[in-house]
Amino acid sequence: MPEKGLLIVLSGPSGVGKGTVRKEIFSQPDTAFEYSISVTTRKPRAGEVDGVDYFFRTREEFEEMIRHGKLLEYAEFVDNYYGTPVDYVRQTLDEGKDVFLEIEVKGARQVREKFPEGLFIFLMPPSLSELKNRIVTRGTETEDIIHNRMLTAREEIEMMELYDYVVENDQVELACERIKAIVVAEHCRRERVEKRYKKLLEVD
Ligand SMILES: Nc1nc2c(ncn2[C@@H]2O[C@H](COP(=O)(O)OP(=O)(O)O)[C@@H](O)[C@H]2O)c(=O)[nH]1
Ligand SMILES: Nc1ncnc2c1ncn2[C@@H]1O[C@H](COP(=O)(O)OP(=O)(O)O)[C@@H](O)[C@H]1O
Repeated sequence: MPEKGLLIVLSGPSGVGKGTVRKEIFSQPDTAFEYSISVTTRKPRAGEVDGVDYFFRTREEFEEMIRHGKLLEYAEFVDNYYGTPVDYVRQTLDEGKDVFLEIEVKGARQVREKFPEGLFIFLMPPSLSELKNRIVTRGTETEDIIHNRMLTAREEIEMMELYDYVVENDQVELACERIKAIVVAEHCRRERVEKRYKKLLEVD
């Protein structure tokens, strides 16, 4: 049986840059984590592909998945459901591979309850005004929604206490490096390396 992989959860307030940082991490050839593709009821945007960006499903299909216990966590976010397929996560961890989730904070909280041994990383904006800037420049939200997002952002940021690490997303490349360094350090801390060396000693 291989050693179980690490469940890595990246979360943080809306607009902080979770999607951007995640895409950058997975565009790097040395990244060895497996990305868990989420299920959503949101309509695909131009260029998004079913089974690559998300599994795009109807509300009925999503609710069926909830009823059948197919989701590790799920949350409603801006009128759409988002969730993590549980079978993929369990199987991949059992194969000894690290699984990476990029999810909003309510979902991350549910994962913490079910998988307390996961590695929880909170992505922080450099400031609240910069967070607002990012939401505005992304241009996907109306004035009203931006106001609500900023109110929720304060509550979301308070949740950072539940996380193992806080990473500032001042620059995308730096945030990615920090996240990868945390994962390496966590593997060492969790004795994976130590166990390997113990085995070496047994052989000698
Ligand atoms: N709880 C939960 N949140 C998710 C999941 N997948 C994506 N999200 C979050 O849903 C939010 C909206 O994602 P999306 O519609 O792709 O738009 P974005 O705001 O441009 O990233 C983001 O905060 C994602 O991190 C999931 O499986 N579970
Ligand atoms: N480090 C950064 N510096 C400046 N802008 C950023 C940074 N990270 C992300 N952004 C921008 O902020 C906006 C929100 O990023 P996004 O990845 O959609 O956030 P989230 O997935 O957390 O909602 C996007 O326009 C993105 O290009």
